[in-house]
Amino acid sequence: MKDQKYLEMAMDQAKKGLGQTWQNPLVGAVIVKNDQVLAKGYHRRFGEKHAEIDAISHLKNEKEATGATIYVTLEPCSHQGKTPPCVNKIIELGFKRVVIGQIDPNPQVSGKSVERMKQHGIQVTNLDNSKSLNPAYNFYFKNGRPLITLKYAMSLDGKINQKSGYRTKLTGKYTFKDTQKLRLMNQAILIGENTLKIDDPKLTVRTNPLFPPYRVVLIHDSRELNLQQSIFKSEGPTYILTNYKNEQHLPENVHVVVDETWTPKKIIDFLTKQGIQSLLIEGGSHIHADFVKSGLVDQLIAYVAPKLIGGSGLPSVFGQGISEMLDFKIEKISQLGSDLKVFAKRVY
Ligand SMILES: NC(=O)C1=CN([C@@H]2O[C@H](COP(=O)(O)OP(=O)(O)OC[C@H]3O[C@@H](n4cnc5c(N)ncnc54)[C@H](OP(=O)(O)O)[C@@H]3O)[C@@H](O)[C@H]2O)C=CC1
Ligand SMILES: Nc1c(N[C@@H]2O[C@H](COP(=O)(O)O)[C@@H](O)[C@H]2O)[nH]c(=O)[nH]c1=O
Ligand SMILES: [Zn+2]
Repeated sequence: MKDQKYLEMAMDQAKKGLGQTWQNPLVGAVIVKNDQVLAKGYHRRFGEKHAEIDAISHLKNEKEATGATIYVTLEPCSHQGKTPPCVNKIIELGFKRVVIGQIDPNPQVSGKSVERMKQHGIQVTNLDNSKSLNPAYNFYFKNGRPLITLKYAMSLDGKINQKSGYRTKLTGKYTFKDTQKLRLMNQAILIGENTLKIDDPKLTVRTNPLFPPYRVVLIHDSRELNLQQSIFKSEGPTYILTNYKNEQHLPENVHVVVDETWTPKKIIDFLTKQGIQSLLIEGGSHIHADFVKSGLVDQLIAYVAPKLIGGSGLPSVFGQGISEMLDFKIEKISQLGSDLKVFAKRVY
């Protein structure tokens, strides 16, 4: 019971790092002795101290760690990365017990620290219930590709615009806020050529996070790029996946990557190589259909606006068909102002 309480405290610590840890996981730690919390900490920023070391730095004196229990939401690391291995510090300070929220799926660590701590006589308990903190991190190491979320705003009759070639504002301010949070939680955002040309989106997170998501645009001929578009006037790594090279001088943050055909599988392989753990697909209808056809959709978020469009508006997914439907489980339905949000997870 108490273990669970302290681990939840460590999870609350971990959440404070949201949007700052980039491709590293959210991790929190709490140090407890005689049922008293001595210190708390979390991984504040990519490249900086890990959660355990942050918590240790908040002890009045490192000697307090002797005989104490440390609750960490992720197995401590055992490798020399941007910082030294945390497991060494835990052993050196004489912690009696380590309670972890999950084994680290990162193959550089996975299970190695638990073994080492046990060899040094430290009691280790794995509560195995903190995976929800880092869904994309866990998915990436388990499946060797990013977690893919398809997201769109649609009318009650399932349309994403009023007619071809138009941008239609469908949802309200609460949905806007929610989509901003969604962008913050994803490491890359993908859009198709028509969406770029018609919507002229910035694809930024308005709070200017330290590590903005990669913006990825699929366009047949990059020579058609219009540098006056908003995406080229804002910062953040931008990848143009195209069939033809662009010879014009592009902003430094814009990278053109040429391939004969960019299938969803190739796009995902490309992002996996960049270490991208989560991808948000933000339109339009034809790009959605390509990913659905490839079976490359793990989660779906549909914002439903209380409007009827009728006529020739584009459906949320439109293009080449599939022979078998993809199954999803509805996880949550919530109301955002006058809109509805449906969150569903793929059933494999
Ligand atoms: N409500 C919402 O949530 C959203 C609505 N929208 C709306 O959707 C509309 C745009 O959607 P849609 O017309 O479907 O266009 P998309 O943005 O999905 O772009 C699709 C087009 O991209 C081209 N393309 C370029 N490279 C590739 C590639 N490698 N693979 C496949 N296709 C490629 C294709 O052109 P080609 O056909 O020539 O091969 C394809 O038709 C706009 O009106 C926009 O406002 C957009 C985003 C979100
Ligand atoms: N405890 C813990 C992590 N633990 C491990 O360290 C790896 C990142 O190492 P590095 O990039 O060198 O900082 C990460 O993938 C995970 O395996 N990482 C973190 O960023 N924060 C932390 O609190
Ligand atoms: Zn560490």
